[in-house]
Amino acid sequence: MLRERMKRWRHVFKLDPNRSLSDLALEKILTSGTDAVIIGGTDGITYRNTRELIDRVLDYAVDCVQEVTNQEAVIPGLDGYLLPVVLNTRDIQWMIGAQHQAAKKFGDWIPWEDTAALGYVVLNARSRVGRLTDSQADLTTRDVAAYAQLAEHLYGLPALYLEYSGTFGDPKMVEAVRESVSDIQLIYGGGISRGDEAKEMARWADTTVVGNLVYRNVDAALGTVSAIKEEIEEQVR
Ligand SMILES: CC(C)=CCC/C(C)=C/CC/C(C)=C/CC/C(C)=C/CC/C(C)=C/CC/C(C)=C/CC/C(C)=C/COP(=O)(O)OP(=O)(O)O
Ligand SMILES: O=P(O)(O)OC[C@@H](O)CO
Ligand SMILES: [Mg+2]
Repeated sequence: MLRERMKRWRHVFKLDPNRSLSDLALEKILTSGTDAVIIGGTDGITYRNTRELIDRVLDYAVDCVQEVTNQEAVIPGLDGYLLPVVLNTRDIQWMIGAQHQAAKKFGDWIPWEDTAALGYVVLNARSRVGRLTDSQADLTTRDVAAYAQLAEHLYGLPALYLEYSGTFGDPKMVEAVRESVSDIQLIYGGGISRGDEAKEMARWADTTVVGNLVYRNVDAALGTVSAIKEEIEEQVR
């Protein structure tokens, strides 16, 4: 079941079908020791570019799931599907509308056991996802903690995603959210460009996601895997 597998992810790379990556860079990423690869992005996601990237990733043993942001680009037969639900959007389309349209079309074929919702709180209003979803991102730690508690206790979501896409977030925010919830899987993503930054967020987050760095500096991206392993060792000591 996807929810059980996801809980074990500490480090994840997010790969964007709309960006190109050499075979060598992809091989380095997929053999890095990361726990999983999420395939997804905000813009320019098509069936064709998603299929092409997934076919290259499936040659490796790493856990590979699709984060669905375009219902026309779903690739059947994968190990898992993540469906974003944006909690702080001002536009209902990104909270329930797009998901409803897709469920109307695919509902009887969706492998629900291997499908999980990600409750997003988008904290960088200027990011692509912030602009697309018109998210209200000027939030206090109490605001975000309140979303986290609703996600966990009222909506029963498996995971809460603190999304700073493109900018390094506030570790104090991640700490405050960590302290406000108990079982929900806390995912951090955004602006990680060095191992120490990954380590800092992994202190509070269950799962830390590295995205754009893969395309900017693949060797620095690999360094985030070992940094998170160090953090895990320190936590068990
Ligand atoms: C056999 C068969 C047919 C199987 C199908 C199974 C299946 C799972 C079907 C899907 C059903 C379904 C309900 C789909 C949902 C469709 C949908 C369109 C939902 C809306 C998703 C949503 C809220 C999108 C908004 C944007 C968002 C939250 C994106 C998340 C990812 C993200 C933030 C990526 C980062 O973006 P990026 O562009 O890389 O950012 P940079 O600028 O930093 O690069
Ligand atoms: O691309 P970056 O800024 O690393 O963000 C990763 C991920 O949270 C994007 O959804
Ligand atoms: Mg990206």
